[in-house]
Amino acid sequence: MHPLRQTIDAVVPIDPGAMAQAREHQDRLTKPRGSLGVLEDVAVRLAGIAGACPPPLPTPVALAVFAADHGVHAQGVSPWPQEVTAQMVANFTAGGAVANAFAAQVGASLTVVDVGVASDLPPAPGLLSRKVAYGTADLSEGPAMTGEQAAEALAAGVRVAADLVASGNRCLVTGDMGIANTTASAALISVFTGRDAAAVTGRGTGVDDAMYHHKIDVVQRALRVNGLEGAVPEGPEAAVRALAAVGGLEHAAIAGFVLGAAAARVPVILDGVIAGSAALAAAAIAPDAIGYCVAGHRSAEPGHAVALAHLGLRPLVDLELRLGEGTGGLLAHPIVTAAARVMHDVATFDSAGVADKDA
Ligand SMILES: O=C(O)c1ccc[n+]([C@@H]2O[C@H](COP(=O)([O-])O)[C@@H](O)[C@H]2O)c1
Ligand SMILES: Cc1cc2nc[nH]c2cc1C
Repeated sequence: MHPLRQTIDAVVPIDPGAMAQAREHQDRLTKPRGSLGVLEDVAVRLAGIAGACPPPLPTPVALAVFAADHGVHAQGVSPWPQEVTAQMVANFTAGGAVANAFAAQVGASLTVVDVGVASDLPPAPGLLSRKVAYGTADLSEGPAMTGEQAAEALAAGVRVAADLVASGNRCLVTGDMGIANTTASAALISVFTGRDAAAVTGRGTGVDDAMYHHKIDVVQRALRVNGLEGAVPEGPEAAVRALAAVGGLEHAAIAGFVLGAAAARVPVILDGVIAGSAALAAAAIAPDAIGYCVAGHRSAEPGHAVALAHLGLRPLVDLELRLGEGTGGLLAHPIVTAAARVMHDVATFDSAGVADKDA
């Protein structure tokens, strides 16, 4: 049996009945039909996710930041030293990162999960040690992970989602920290969408022109060396193989986190390009999982828009962010909450005695 089989089987399509009810309810509220634009779609999706109309408010909300290192860093694809991954984990647990500020702003809890940081991390409050390896191997020279490592990281993500839901959270947000992980993200997006490396590779933390062109070459080489040019992987086995070949441990964990949220029927707000690339893997493993995803924002990384278009997800916020950590996902949470609150609080034409031109 596939190690993810139980989780995959628990991922059912979002509920069409509750969605139809939500659409009808939207049309009875005291506003011109359709006037809340994309928020109406978000509310309908939330109803489908919960199988209830009105949908529950997406609170409490929990951010999980999955941290890991990357062998491909040795190829010179990031201007930052690898040690920054571990240093930023310490910054998260000390409360000093942007994600901490945004989590405080929207009332989210923050859990950091070490799935593959290249050094031993001292225990700290809010830090879960789920280390699968001390970083991945270099994806441009061969598979980044073994199939077992990818499966272990996926399972860790599933478990973190299940535990956060079991402790009462009703919305999850993806976060990541991993120097060089935009290279693995570009490789995953190229593999799962069939688009050229040049179309999906970006400047990450801010690489210069020379490093940018080299980064595209590295992504191209990763696909060639791992035999991933051509066919787009479909189904759990091929998806996990591709994820293992060119992904990162945090990508695998985030894919598992998305599957875990879907299995628990809780919405998961996706952050930037790392989450987008991980969601492509999750979609190839269990296509119905994407119904449970809300695209929090669109990152400045070009591959992110490609991934979201492939998944059929529309980002809620577009502020040229390219930080990661879950920051764009957190900023979208009040918008998602507002979409749900409309369904609870707003009067209908009938109840408020407002004339409905279409009645
Ligand atoms: O979320 C995004 O779209 C995003 C875009 C660019 C960079 N990042 C963050 O920057 C780090 C990776 O950048 P790089 O240049 O080292 O590949 C990693 O920690 C990510 O969280 C994140
Ligand atoms: C300082 C710093 C903070 C980050 N947060 C997410 N990725 C990051 C990369 C760097 C370099």
